[in-house]
Amino acid sequence: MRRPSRPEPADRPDPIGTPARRAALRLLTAVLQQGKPLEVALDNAFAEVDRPADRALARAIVATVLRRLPDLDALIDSAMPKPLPDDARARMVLRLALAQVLILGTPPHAAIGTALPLVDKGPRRLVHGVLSRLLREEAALPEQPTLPNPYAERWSAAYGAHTAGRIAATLATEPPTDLSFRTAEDATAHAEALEGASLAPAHVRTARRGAIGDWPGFADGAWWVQDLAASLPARLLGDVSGKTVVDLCAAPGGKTLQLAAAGAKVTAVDIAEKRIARLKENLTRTGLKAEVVTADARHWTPPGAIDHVLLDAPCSASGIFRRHPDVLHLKGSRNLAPLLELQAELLDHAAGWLPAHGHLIYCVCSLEPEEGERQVEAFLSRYDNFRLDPIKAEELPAGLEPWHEGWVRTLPSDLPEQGGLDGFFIARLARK
Ligand SMILES: C[S@@+](CC[C@H](N)C(=O)[O-])C[C@H]1O[C@@H](n2cnc3c(N)ncnc32)[C@H](O)[C@@H]1O
Repeated sequence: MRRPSRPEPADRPDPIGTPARRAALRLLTAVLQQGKPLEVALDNAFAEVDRPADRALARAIVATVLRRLPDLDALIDSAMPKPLPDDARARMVLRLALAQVLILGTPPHAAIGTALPLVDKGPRRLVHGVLSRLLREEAALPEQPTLPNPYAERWSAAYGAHTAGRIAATLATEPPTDLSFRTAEDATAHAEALEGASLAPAHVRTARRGAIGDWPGFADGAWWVQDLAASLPARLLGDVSGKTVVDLCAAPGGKTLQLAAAGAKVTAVDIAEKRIARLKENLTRTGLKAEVVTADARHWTPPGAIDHVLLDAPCSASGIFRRHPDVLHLKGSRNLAPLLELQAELLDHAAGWLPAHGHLIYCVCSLEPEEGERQVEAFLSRYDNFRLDPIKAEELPAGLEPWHEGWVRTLPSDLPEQGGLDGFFIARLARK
């Protein structure tokens, strides 16, 4: 009697969990090959995935790969006689499978079983062979994550090799979530329900995970997600109650909400319509008020007198790699020249609006001194009617200090016991 023939790989049903891995492959390819930011690539990558759990899993796998990409690639290369091209489908699939087994704790049979359908009619054997060999040999990632270049070199040059190593170490774990509240009392009232702790007035930090929309207080608009470092620029304007403040480059509105909650008359300006839509949603959800303008800030001018400007300039975003590890791999964020020009243009334009003693807060979520320290030095050399208004230690949360020049430079390795901080540069400039 003849035995039935073994089904071809393409005829076998996909194991449970394969749709999430297919979505992960689309997402990883969009970031690494097409250079799309993760947030932008999500819609397309998830078009055929309906289950929120599959979407969440796909996103978690891709974020994990992006955190540990140089180390995963080194392992893959160690198991190959000849390196695979960087953008080869087999390399993408191997990255996804290894990240699941070695970091996320997925059982090897599940990671391999859901990886192979992604390379049907392709390098299935090769992928199977490399994965089996690495897992048989109990391959492991180095404890200390490796920063990709050019960041490893840039941050060693800027902050020293030891600090660059501490910054790299923050890639090993997912950061906690920071929430900003309207008032310090609101934060205290919600801290327990959110299983969090307050590191500054109107702030709660929580290690909670999962759908943020389900957390206590979200639907009531009691808080918004905002890294503690990102909340410092608005705090450093001091008492803004009744003041007219222009929040330049404002969307999705974290700083607008803080300023409005503090009683300022805020005009929020941003060029990006989609991001402005999110800012408006945030205002509606929190019940806070601001004038919202969609415009290129290089050509817009406030219609009347103002007191202060907060400029959260577009930048490489390299300081937020803990939450957005794609920034470390996007070619656009590596090329600083167009961003440096835009930041200087925005500073020059805003400088003309301020009255005597008005403040211009300049900040970027970047770890590149060219976008922060050097940008402000160059501004001060162009404008002798501005001075740096030094930030004092007592204006900052415990554990943070201004640098001796008087500006604030936060690093992801700051506040290590409490779970770190995004990298920000903040300077307070005062019109003389
Ligand atoms: C760092 S993000 C702002 C984050 C925001 N301040 C917050 O706290 O939620 C930079 C913003 O600059 C905006 N942007 C870039 N170029 C601009 C321009 N020429 N005019 C106005 N906004 C611009 C981007 O759309 C982006 O929303």
